[in-house]
Formats: sequence, C-alpha cells, structure tokens
Amino acid sequence: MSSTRSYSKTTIRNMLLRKIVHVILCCCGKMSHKHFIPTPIFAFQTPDVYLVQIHTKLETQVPLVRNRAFVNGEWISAASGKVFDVIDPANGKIVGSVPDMDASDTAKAIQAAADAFETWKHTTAKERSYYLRKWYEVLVKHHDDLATLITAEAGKPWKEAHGEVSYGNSFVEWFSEEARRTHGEILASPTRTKEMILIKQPIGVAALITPWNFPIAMITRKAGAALAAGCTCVVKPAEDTPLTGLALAQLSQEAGLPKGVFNVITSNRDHAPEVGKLLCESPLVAGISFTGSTAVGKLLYKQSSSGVKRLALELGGNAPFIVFNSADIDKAVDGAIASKFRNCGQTCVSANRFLIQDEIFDVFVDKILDKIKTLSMGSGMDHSCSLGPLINTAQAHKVNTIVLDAIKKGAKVHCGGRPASSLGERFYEPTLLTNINESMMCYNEEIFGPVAVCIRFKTEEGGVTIANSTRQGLAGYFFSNDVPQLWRVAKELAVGMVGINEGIISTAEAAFGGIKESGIGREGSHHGIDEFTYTKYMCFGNL
Ligand SMILES: NC(=O)c1ccc[n+]([C@@H]2O[C@H](COP(=O)([O-])OP(=O)(O)OC[C@H]3O[C@@H](n4cnc5c(N)ncnc54)[C@H](O)[C@@H]3O)[C@@H](O)[C@H]2O)c1
Ligand SMILES: O=CCCC(=O)O
Repeated sequence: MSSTRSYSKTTIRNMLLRKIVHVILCCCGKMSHKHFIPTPIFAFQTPDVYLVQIHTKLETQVPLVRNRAFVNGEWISAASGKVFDVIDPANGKIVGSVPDMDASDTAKAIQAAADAFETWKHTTAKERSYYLRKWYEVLVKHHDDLATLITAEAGKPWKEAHGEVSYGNSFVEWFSEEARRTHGEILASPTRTKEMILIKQPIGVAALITPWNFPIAMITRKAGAALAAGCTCVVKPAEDTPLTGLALAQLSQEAGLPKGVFNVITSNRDHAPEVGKLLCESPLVAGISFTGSTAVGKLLYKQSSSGVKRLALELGGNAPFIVFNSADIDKAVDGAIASKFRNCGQTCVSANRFLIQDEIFDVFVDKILDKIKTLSMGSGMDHSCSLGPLINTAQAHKVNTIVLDAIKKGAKVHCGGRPASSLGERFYEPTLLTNINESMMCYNEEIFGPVAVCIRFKTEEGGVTIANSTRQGLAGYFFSNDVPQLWRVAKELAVGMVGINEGIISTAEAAFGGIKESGIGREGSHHGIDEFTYTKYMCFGNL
C-alpha cells in the first residue's frame, strides 16, 4: 500500500550523491547542451536525463524512475515535502517514491502552463508538429525502458507493456502529423460585402487526469492532441502509476519541449479530490480531459460546470461480446480471449459479458475454456507470462467479491473462481462462469479482472436487448457471418465503438470514446484535436 512520509535518510543521501555526480558530469562536459536538439523558438533547458539514469542505478534497477514532479521545466518536490511510494503489484516492492502534491502545488503547475500558453499558442502548426515528432523519436529510443517501467508499476506482462509503448507512442506520432491538419473553413457568404471564415484556436490550459491501466497511452492520447492543438498541459497521472507519467516528462524535456508546456504533478489518493477540484474550478484551466471511473467522471462533470469548462470524459464500460449462430467460432474465441484477458481484464473496452446464441453456446464455452487453460499467470517481468497481477489489493478484492456474488446466486464455475494466492495477494485466477442472471454484479458492473461470464440468448433481438441493458456504452463486439445482420446489429448496439468479427479495436487512427455514462468526446483520430480547440467565426464586413 502507498503511504505518505517525509524524505528518508537514504533519499537525502541519494539526492546529495546526485548533486555530486551532477558536478562531476558537468566538469567532464557530459551534460553539455550539444547533446540536445535546437528549438526554433524557445531557449534551451538543461535536461538532467543522464543524471537520472545514474541516480536510478543507485536506487533501483528500473529505468527512467524519477522521484520528483515536473513543473515549468523543473523537477520539484511537494511544498509539504511529502512523498508516497509506488508499488510493483507483482511483489509489493517499492519501485519509487514521488511527491504527494496538494492544491497549492497544483496551482503552481497551472500557472506555469498558463504562462507557457502565451508563447505556445503562437507557435505554428509546423513547429508544434516538429516538437511532437522529436518527442516521438525520443520515446521510440526509450521503448524498452518505458516498457520495463510499465511492467514494474502496473504489473502488465512484458509483451503487453511493449505493445502499450508502441500504442502510446503512436499517439504522439499521429498528432505530430495531425497538428498540421487543423484547418479552418471559408464559408459561402450570403452577402457581397461580407466574407466569413472559421478558424480553430487552442482552448488554453488543458488538465489531463489519467488512470493506471494504460500509464503511457492514456496520457499521450490526450497530451498529443492537446499539444498539437496549441494547448499546454497539466497532467495528473494515477497514484498507482505516476512514474510512467514522469518518464514522459523527462523524455519531453530531452526532446526539447519548451518549459511549462507539459507539466506532470503527482498526488496520492487522499489529495486527488482537492487537486481535481482546483483543476476543474481554476479560471486558468480551459478544459478537463479525464479517463477513469464513472463515479469520478460524474464528480468532475459537476465541478467543472461552475466555470463552464470544456470537458472530455472517457469512463468505464460494460462491453457486450455477442456471438451469433453463423459466426466462425474459433475466430470468435480468439477475439474473446484477446478482448477479455488483455491487461488481465483491466481495460475499459474489455468484453464484460459474453452473449452466446443458444445453438453454439456449449461449443463456445468448451473452446474458450480450453484457451483459458493455456494462459500462464505470473510476474509481468517473466516473459512467458500472459497474465499479470491486478493493479492493487482493492481491485483484487473487488474482483473476488464479484465472483463470490455470482457463485452465491447460482453461477457455475468452469475454471478459476478464486484468488491465485500462491503467486501474491494481487493475483486472481482466470475464471469462466456460466448460469449468469441479471441479479448478479458481474452482469451489471464492469468486472475489470480476468473473469469471463457467458450468458445464453435465443434471438438477435433478445441478444441486442441484453447487450443494451446497461447505462454504460463504451465498446461492443459481435461475431457473425450473416451480412445483413452485420449492418443491423452494428447500428443497433448502443455503444460508441463496435468490433465486428474483431476483438481488438484500439488504434491512434480510430475515434475512441463512449456514449451514455461511458463518456463525452472522442480521443485519437482527427476528432481528438477537436476536444482542445474552439471554432472561431470571423465576419469581414464592408468589403
Ligand atoms: N475507462 C477507463 O479507461 C478506466 C480506467 C481505469 C479505471 N476504470 C474504472 O474505474 C474503476 C476504479 O479505478 P481507479 O480507482 O483508477 O479510477 P479513478 O476514477 O478513481 O481514478 C482515475 C484518476 O482519477 C483520479 N481521481 C480520483 N479521485 C479523484 C477526484 N475526486 N478528483 C479528481 N481526480 C480524481 C485518480 O487519482 C486517477 O488519476 C475501475 O475499477 C474501473 O471500473 C476505468
Ligand atoms: O482502458 C482504456 C483504454 C484502452 C484502449 O485504449 O484500448
């Protein structure tokens, strides 16, 4: 568990050592500016990336670990001096400690972003594209380090962490390209003496609050778009995975992003509400982009109404995964495994309810059971593992509660159904349940764990009705080989994204987002930038 504490003697000793190494390296000329790219508009900063790596070796073997937050191009502590620990969910060991920042620290980051916006908003699209491309190149250079860091703090299996780094980096690449395509419009004027033009302008400071399940991608999907639009950012990563956010900051510094443009503050769960409130209410913040639970999303919605802030919400899902009689069952099973067990089920677009048509129900259950039995669970650092731990003990407890509730109400357990305690307190056995009914938590709630539940239905209409019987509407999937049915069902599913004969739908080119209580707005694609721009109408008269 994370805890709040002041600097330990070891940390102070390491800080002193850092200073000494800094002086030595400066004397040897190893930290000279010549290692860093020139920036067309802003003055150089002095990234201490090499120092960090040396410092890192003193404290831990995990690369890119930073122990301070990043505000206005500087690495800072909380004003209170408090820090909290970041835990490796596979073994409970401390990976690093970061500042436990409160509202007063947040105010400094907001001010830095607001000051930087005055310059950043005047950059050209081409300049912003250049900076993002540089950042992307640095991120690619550190691909392995980022993946190792993600596995260390999020527990994600090594291969998946690598996949996430590619996915996360792809948003920076994508928005470096999209930056140059934020065009305005010339309208056909109804009057000879007037010309009418629409231009896109950046909204201002964007506050980005992100979850732990995709520590890099959930930040870059927002920040790439915000920076491309000409906004500056204050990022508040999740308390379970702040180190990847700080690594992104370090690499943005190495890429030469001007100071104050990309700020990352860290705070523990106790301080998150006050930090969030200030980000929602500060007149210096123009918009909030949040990914996380529906409950917190609703709170931020309320809080940001006072200043009529621009709001983008990417919240929880309860994805149906329908398999119709005509489907290729083997492909459906492969899609089901990929969708359900990615990140140990901790993905907002994970299949939550498998709805299987009567005729093929038994064969689907047999085949998915065979596949589940091949999944290997263990530390994400073990390259052969396909399932890692859950993020924390609260999540492990929640998954167990959902399964026990289903068993109590009559569910049949085909495999798993209990914590994998021999591996550690955050591991849960991959589980398959049938005999599901609508009174069960697993039917109504986002499970966010490695638990597959199969529900039988008879008709297309019946299956779609069950699929839509939720207030969540993020992703939905179905497998069918009946062509008219493909179009009918894709239109009927009440979700923002549909996988048709496909279990993995995420990519930078796609418009990611939900409807109903799953969110507002879209991330990725060319629509992603819209969340961070205003459309301004200009009317030139008396021409
Ligand atoms: N849609 C998604 O991508 C996604 C991601 C993670 C979790 N979830 C869902 O959320 C559930 C809980 O996970 P979680 O605890 O990480 O989500 P959360 O909503 O509690 O946390 C997400 C982010 O919001 C911050 N936060 C928490 N309380 C806040 C507040 N009052 N004001 C401002 N920021 C606040 C957290 O520090 C974190 O950075 C999961 O079980 C799952 O159902 C969804
Ligand atoms: O969990 C939320 C995001 C997952 C994704 O982008 O595929």
